[in-house]
Amino acid sequence: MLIKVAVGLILRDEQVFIALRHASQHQGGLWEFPGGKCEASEAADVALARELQEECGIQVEACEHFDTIAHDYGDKQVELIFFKVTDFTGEPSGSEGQEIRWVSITELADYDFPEANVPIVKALMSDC
Ligand SMILES: Nc1nc2c([nH]c(=O)n2[C@H]2C[C@H](O)[C@@H](COP(=O)(O)OP(=O)(O)OP(=O)(O)O)O2)c(=O)[nH]1
Ligand SMILES: [Mg+2]
Repeated sequence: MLIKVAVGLILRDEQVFIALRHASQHQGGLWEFPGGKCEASEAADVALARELQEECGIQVEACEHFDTIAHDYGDKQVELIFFKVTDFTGEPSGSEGQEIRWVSITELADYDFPEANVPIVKALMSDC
């Protein structure tokens, strides 16, 4: 079954907000852009706003679709719908106790992300 996931590229001042996936999670121990699974018949942008409120405590005011990547991890098949979060209110935090960091886009290469994120990280880096 293909799992639809909404993911936010939270951008501010040439930096992007990342979080460390908990060791017990799928793809645990790797860095991620916050987000989570879309509920049945939930639109991806609605799921994005819900997940970023839950995981980071922010309210998405504006976002734009960036790219959609389908990836087969073997144990899970995911479709990641990436959005650039261009406006938000609140200060992003790790509401679920996850380690968080603001990193400059040029530094993203120093962080290990799940395999599906590789083209996204490359695209972000070549954008700037
Ligand atoms: N959030 C997020 N998930 C990612 C990224 N890259 C990537 O391969 N994934 C995968 C890992 C998971 O299999 C899936 C997202 O699941 P999730 O654990 O964030 O979902 P969720 O927030 O709804 O959490 P849960 O309560 O179901 O564990 O997508 C990413 O950058 N961000
Ligand atoms: Mg999540």
